[in-house]
Amino acid sequence: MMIHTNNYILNIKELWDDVPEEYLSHKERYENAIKKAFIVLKVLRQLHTGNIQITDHRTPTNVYSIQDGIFRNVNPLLIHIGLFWSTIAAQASTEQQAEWLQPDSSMIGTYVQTELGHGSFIRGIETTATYDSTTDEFILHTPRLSAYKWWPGGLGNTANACLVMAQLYINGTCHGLHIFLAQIRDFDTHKPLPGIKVGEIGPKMGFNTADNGFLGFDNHRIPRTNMLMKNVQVLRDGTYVKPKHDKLTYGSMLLTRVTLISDLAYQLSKAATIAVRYSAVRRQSPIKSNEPERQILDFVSQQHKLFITIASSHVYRVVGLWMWNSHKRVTADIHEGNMGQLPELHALACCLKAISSRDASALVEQCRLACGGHGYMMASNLPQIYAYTTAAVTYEGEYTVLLLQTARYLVKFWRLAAEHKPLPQNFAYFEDYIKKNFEQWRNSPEGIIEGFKAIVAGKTKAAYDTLQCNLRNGREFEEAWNMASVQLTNASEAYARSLLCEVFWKETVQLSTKVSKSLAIVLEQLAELYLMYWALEKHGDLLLYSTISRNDIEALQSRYEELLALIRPNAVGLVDAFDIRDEVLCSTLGAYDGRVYERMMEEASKSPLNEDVVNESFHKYIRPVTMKNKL
Ligand SMILES: CC/C=C\C/C=C\C/C=C\C/C=C\C=C\C(=O)SCCNC(=O)CCNC(=O)[C@H](O)C(C)(C)COP(=O)(O)OP(=O)(O)OC[C@H]1O[C@@H](n2cnc3c(N)ncnc32)[C@H](O)[C@@H]1OP(=O)(O)O
Ligand SMILES: Cc1cc2nc3c(=O)[nH]c(=O)nc-3n(C[C@H](O)[C@H](O)[C@H](O)COP(=O)(O)OP(=O)(O)OC[C@H]3O[C@@H](n4cnc5c(N)ncnc54)[C@H](O)[C@@H]3O)c2cc1C
Repeated sequence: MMIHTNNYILNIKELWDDVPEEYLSHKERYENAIKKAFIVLKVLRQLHTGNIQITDHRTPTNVYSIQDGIFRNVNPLLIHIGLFWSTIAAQASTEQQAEWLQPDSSMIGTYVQTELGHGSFIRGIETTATYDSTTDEFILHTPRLSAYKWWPGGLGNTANACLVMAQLYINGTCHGLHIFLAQIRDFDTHKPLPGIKVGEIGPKMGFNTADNGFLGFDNHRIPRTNMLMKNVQVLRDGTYVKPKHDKLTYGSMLLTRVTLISDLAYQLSKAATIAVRYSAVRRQSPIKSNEPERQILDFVSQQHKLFITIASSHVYRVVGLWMWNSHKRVTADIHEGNMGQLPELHALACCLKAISSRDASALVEQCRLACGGHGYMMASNLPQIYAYTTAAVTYEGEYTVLLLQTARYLVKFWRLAAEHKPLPQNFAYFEDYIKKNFEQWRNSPEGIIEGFKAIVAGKTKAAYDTLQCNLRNGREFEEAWNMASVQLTNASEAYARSLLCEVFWKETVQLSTKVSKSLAIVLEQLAELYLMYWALEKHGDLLLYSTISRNDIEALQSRYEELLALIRPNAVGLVDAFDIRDEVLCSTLGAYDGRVYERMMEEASKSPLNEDVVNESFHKYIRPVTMKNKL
């Protein structure tokens, strides 16, 4: 059947709420979301099997992005779709995939790793999987309360199967973390299987349409063949066949970190669309006292808050794609047995996931503030976008913990540089910094990129020197590392920013050769604005580590203000170009037609508190007091 997918989904009535979901109870929210999730899943399956086809020019990602409008929050099957299947596809053997990856599978799964006691430090995970060679089974067990799994999306009520991360024991030897497929609920009755204690963890700051859950195993047995065996095997006699790299088990986290960068770009484009369109409609105060009130978008300070959000959305889209292509390349190499590029990919994914999530949540909040009081309304959708975005700072690798992973990589190259050993080309600037081969400052995108590299070198050196000093003072390495950790995370953050600037600028310059001249001008203005913004934000670091002068900073400031003025006439066009439908934006402030106040009033009329002219609490609580006082 040939179907225009967007319209098809938009026309499925059950997917769209009459009552805004904020007015539903915790239970109703889940039930409403799960109803919709299975309609969407059916559409995705039909797309997958070719039973329906897309006829518009866009890609199936549209089906995913339109979900933001359907759920307003999050699809409770996100982990089933995004992590469960992809982990099986990446980590299960060919035979396992043939058995488990059936389009009509009864399994609704989730990814179960985090425990009550351990999230970041996954080597500390306490759930065990002990091989019993007499029955050819693994015994999954939760030894104590802290080992209860806690957080996985969809686990609370929806999933009947899961991929569980547990410590593998064979004949008393621990072989570390491995992934196992476990059925947890009966496929027919949906009741938890014997030996399974499972439930939902309760309301959260966001993600309340997803049933995040807890799970404990009481000596729950699964077949040996349920361990994911593409990269590592346990044979029938209990022989352990090691993987080619001991972190291949962490592959799903790596992939999700890469994917998240693009998802965050999309969240940023939603927030920018709402705030920019609203700022074009909203008038507040004249600029000159004898003039009418101006669109708030004309205030330069408002442009400063918003244009960086537009630019950042482009940065993360471009860098997300760049990382996606790197991931594809490295995965193909790994397939051929070459693990050489994995450490670099991991280091890049860690710092870019950390900084993209932190930037995105800060900028979404900035967009909310830029909408004044109306941005605080749930109907603006900015609070929901913020709650969704800020969760990404924590899940899939917590911010600081990931920055410290990248710091290990930077310190390795600094050590090589300090010992005058050969460096890869992309770290040649470490050697230049040591030899004090400083370039003369240039007030240009290329100059700023060089300046950021000098900051990375300077901060890595400072962290490394502190580390060495701690070691010389007799500290053990881990302790010395912890003592230097503030400086180490600073170095990683700078590294991420230098990558973002360099990749974005180079990709924009390349893209500019392929589009019309007028579009190229706007794209380059946005890219330049991004670099100038961060150069000004980090001017203290530039003064410390590069050859920039006070005069240069003043010139940067002028150019930055010039760019704000140049972008202003295109601001609304730029957010319209994100092409996000009103049904997905779900915002009274950001709709395409600009009917902000009308929509706000329409939404207010849906409040249950407006159902009765006089609420019954008046008779119960207010009147007895106010009337008594009158007497
Ligand atoms: C779903 C996708 C679709 C769309 C996305 C959109 C939205 C998403 C929406 C919702 C998301 C909801 C779900 C969230 C799910 C989760 O959160 S799942 C749980 C995630 N948990 C974590 O991320 C835990 C973080 N911790 C770790 O990753 C590790 O503990 C660690 C911090 C990396 C440390 O590991 P470990 O202790 O084993 O390591 P060390 O012994 O210290 O050795 C470190 C060396 O190992 C190298 N390393 C580490 N990880 C990797 C890797 N993945 N690949 C390659 N190499 C790795 C590291 O470089 C060190 O190397 P060395 O310096 O040479 O020693
Ligand atoms: C919305 C949401 C969805 C989630 N979905 C899933 C899921 O589907 N499946 C799943 O398995 N998990 C899931 N998680 C769990 C998530 O992966 C963890 O919360 C995350 O990995 C952080 O771990 P933690 O909560 O234990 O934080 P902690 O590690 O306890 O962090 C707390 C603080 O300690 C600091 N800290 C910890 N270790 C170090 C260190 N070595 N050095 C310096 N500082 C440190 C951190 O920086 C942080 O400030 C989800 C979480 C959320 C919020």
